[in-house]
Amino acid sequence: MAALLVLTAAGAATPVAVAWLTRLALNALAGAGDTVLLGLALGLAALGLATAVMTPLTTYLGNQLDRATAFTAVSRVYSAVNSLAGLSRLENPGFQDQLRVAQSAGSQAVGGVLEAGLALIGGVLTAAGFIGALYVLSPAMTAVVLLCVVPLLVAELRLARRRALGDWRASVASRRAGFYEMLLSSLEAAKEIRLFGAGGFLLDRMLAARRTADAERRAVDRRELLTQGALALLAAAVGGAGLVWATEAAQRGQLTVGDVALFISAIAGVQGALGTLVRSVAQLHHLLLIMGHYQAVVGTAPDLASAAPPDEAVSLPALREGIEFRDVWFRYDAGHPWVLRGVSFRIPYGQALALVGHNGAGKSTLVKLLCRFYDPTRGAVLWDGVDIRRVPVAELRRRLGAVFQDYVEYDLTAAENIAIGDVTAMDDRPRLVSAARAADIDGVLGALPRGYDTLLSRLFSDDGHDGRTSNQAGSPSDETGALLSGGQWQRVALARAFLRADPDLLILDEPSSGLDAEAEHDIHQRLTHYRKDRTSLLISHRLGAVRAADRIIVLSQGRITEEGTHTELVERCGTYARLFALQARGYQK
Ligand SMILES: Nc1ncnc2c1ncn2[C@@H]1O[C@H](COP(=O)(O)OP(=O)(O)OP(=O)(O)O)[C@@H](O)[C@H]1O
Repeated sequence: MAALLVLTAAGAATPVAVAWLTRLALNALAGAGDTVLLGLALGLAALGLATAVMTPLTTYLGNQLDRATAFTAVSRVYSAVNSLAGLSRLENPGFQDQLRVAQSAGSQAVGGVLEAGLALIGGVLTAAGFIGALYVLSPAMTAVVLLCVVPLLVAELRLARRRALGDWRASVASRRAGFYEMLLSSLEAAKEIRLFGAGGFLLDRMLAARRTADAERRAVDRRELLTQGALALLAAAVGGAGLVWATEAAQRGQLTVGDVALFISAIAGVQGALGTLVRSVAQLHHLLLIMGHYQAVVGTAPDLASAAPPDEAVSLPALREGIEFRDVWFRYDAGHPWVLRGVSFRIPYGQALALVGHNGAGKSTLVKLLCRFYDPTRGAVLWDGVDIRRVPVAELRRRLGAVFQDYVEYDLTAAENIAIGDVTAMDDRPRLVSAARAADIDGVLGALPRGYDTLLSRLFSDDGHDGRTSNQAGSPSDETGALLSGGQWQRVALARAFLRADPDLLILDEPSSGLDAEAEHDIHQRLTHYRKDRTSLLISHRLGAVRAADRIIVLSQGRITEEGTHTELVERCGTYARLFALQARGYQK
């Protein structure tokens, strides 16, 4: 940055110095030979050499600065995102949008701001140099040029604001277009889009979003064309009038040949430098708008308030009594309806609690509170009587094991896919294999082309995923990553959960939805065995799977409507009994 500043100052001074030396050289020539002339020619040659060296050096340093700032900015954006312990920001569309802008700001805008800032400094210095030169020749002409600059600056700054706004609106439409582009090429959506014939619809939407973005940019371009056309005419008129004046003044003997040459250079130089200056201001305006989003993401406040000051945070002992939801009310934010309305229940230590209820009843939300992805709006979740808000969140999560409904299929190797469950086991192959064995996926993974080291990916080929390069990148070969079926992936997700050594609480949110009947039975046997004497919370729409739980809770519209063992609930002839009978009949028909 310091070197670039020096180069910018030197680069800005060079054209002024060249114009001045040229003036002296021409005057010397006209004054019939002088030994000074050789010195001036050498000076001009030296300036030419300096420019030759400075230009590539400036480019090199600029690129270096770009890389350094992009690296720092990207690392800050992702560190900020990674430091969010909860989900409220990430599940907020406004934040997601801001994040997408911040990501591009991180890689481009931060460097851009520095570049535009340097260009601005360069523009100011060159303009000042040429204005000084012009003043020596004609204070009156300098005043005329400066007066012409005022409307130029005002018009260009207004244009810059309009461009910033237009670019912003266009970028919103462009991001929308990007979303449709992603859908059109995504593997996940490919089946549905093709079967439902929705491709044309998405393509139209994508093109419409692009048209909106283009129309915004075109509107700005038109305005720019008119404004800059008028300004260019004004500049040309001032330049032309100056030239006529200078020629006349030279004829009258008021100016020398060198003065005329300097005058021509100075007029062009002032106008060129001011153009650069104004363009950099416009660019800065736009980039700073984007940088605002970058700053908002990087400086985002923690999304989980700590109920206790850090020095009062208590450490979390192993679970001994149980977990309690005490009159928990929750809504995603003040504008949303209540999702949980005064929920109270206990999961006693060593027992299995099952949670059932219709779609949207609030089951997954309850799990989010248990994992402290959100805090209750009212009420509390207690771990052996301690409010979990008083415990460091990482400590709480270390004690949980979970299989989520929407588990993730990572584009990593089979071993890494399991090790995500506990990254300390990344190089501990026996532990990974034993977790895979517990989920009964060991045989499938072991039989893959590279065994546990096979990449489970549809996006990357197996060679080069760890930085190695491939001879024939992208060519299908036996090194291409393996694809698993939905049920096999679910077992990998189970193995991931089994990797956590002895979790205090095991959360299973629809752990067998993708499995065939036999596999489901087998997995539930394994889970029942694994859960034995462990505290666990099981969520499932398949009531056959939850009947073995010690207690069952029925959640309906955010309230607990029934609670008891399977037998008790069947005898009560309520919602659970009705749903159970419905499912049982469905199987028997
Ligand atoms: N991030 C969110 N922001 C706003 N509302 C949400 C959010 N997540 C869920 N909801 C709403 O909360 C309610 C409960 O959703 P939840 O996912 O907890 O239900 P569920 O019982 O797990 O349903 P399912 O059986 O379909 O998985 C729903 O009305 C849903 O629209």
